Amino acid sequence: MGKEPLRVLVTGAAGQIGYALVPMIARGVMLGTDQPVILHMLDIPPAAEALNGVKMELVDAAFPLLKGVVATTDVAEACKGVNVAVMVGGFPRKEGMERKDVMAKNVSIYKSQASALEQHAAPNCKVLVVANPANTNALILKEFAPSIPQQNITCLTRLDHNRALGQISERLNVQVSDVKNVIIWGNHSSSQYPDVNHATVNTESGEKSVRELALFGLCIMPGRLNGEFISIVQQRGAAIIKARKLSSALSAASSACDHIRDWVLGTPEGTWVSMGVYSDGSYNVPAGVIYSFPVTCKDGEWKIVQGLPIDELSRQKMDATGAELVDEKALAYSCLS
Ligand SMILES: NC(=O)C1=CN([C@@H]2O[C@H](COP(=O)(O)OP(=O)(O)OC[C@H]3O[C@@H](n4cnc5c(N)ncnc54)[C@H](O)[C@@H]3O)[C@@H](O)[C@H]2O)C=CC1
Ligand SMILES: O=C([O-])CC(=O)C(=O)O
Repeated sequence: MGKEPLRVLVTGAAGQIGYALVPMIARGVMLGTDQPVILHMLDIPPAAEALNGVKMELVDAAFPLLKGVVATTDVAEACKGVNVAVMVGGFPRKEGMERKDVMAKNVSIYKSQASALEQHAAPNCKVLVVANPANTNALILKEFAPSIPQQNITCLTRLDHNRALGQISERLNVQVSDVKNVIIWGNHSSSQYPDVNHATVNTESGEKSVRELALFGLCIMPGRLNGEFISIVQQRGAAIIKARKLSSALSAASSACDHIRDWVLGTPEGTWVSMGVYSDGSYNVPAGVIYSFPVTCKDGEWKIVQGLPIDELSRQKMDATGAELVDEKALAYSCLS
């Protein structure tokens, strides 16, 4: 007997990330190639016709795993019985805007969609917030959906994690699949801290640390790892907006699949990934905000990797991005009042 289909909600499904994401889900990239899915797609009434067009294309693509499509502008219908919710709906940042600029527009959406998910989603629904400001939207969703277990609400920093892997791969001229254990600490914003101190590369002569490889002069000098590398990853979203005049879409969609896949199916032994999760104050970062940590996943649960040594530069950067999240939380509440 085949598996029962899982229901996957994508909000903002008529937008550019949605358009890249729904075919990936329907092909099994997110939940596995043996897992049938029913897609629930939500957008706002002005986008209803475009949303219906996406539904028509999903039918036309004849995906074997796709067992049904709900395309709606009704949030309650969209959330009904969903096992996974990928919250992409919102207003994207345009050239020259900081994430704070999109705060007021987006947090009120997340407050109202929190109640719909709480009332209509399946009991153990896993939620991934992609729309910016991703950490703070996820926090608002958590606060206004108190019956959803807090560990089920996360935000996307896997794109930043993957960007860091990609930069190391390009600069050390190694396969990206041989690089692992970078960390994105904190906010999905330009204050994030991409940390390579524990990252390794699988080489012919065994596993080597990225710092050690950089020390032997392979393209990235050690100083650049503390400066240029960090700012390239922090600013990558802005660089894509400058180049495309639109924000990242295919890489965001692919990273959203990576996030949910690893959460549901588990991380490989010895590998961690970055996820924005509700902070318990681990590593002395602020508690009560959604902060990106290194996590391992097993049996559908994530766990923060504990006990990593933190040097002075890392401490400063982890504190700075934590302080920004505390400020964003206050700003979000002021937007809602
Ligand atoms: N966390 C991350 O790594 C990344 C986050 N983003 C964020 O993802 C979000 C979506 O980006 P794009 O797809 O490029 O934007 P887009 O503008 O192409 O699509 C957004 C869609 O959301 C819809 N929408 C607006 N309000 C809604 C509501 N209340 N309910 C349901 N749908 C609603 C819009 O009609 C639109 O179809 C933006 O906030 C963007 O900043 C983008 C890239 C990476
Ligand atoms: O920068 C933006 O507004 C879009 C985004 O979150 C990213 O590409 O990381």
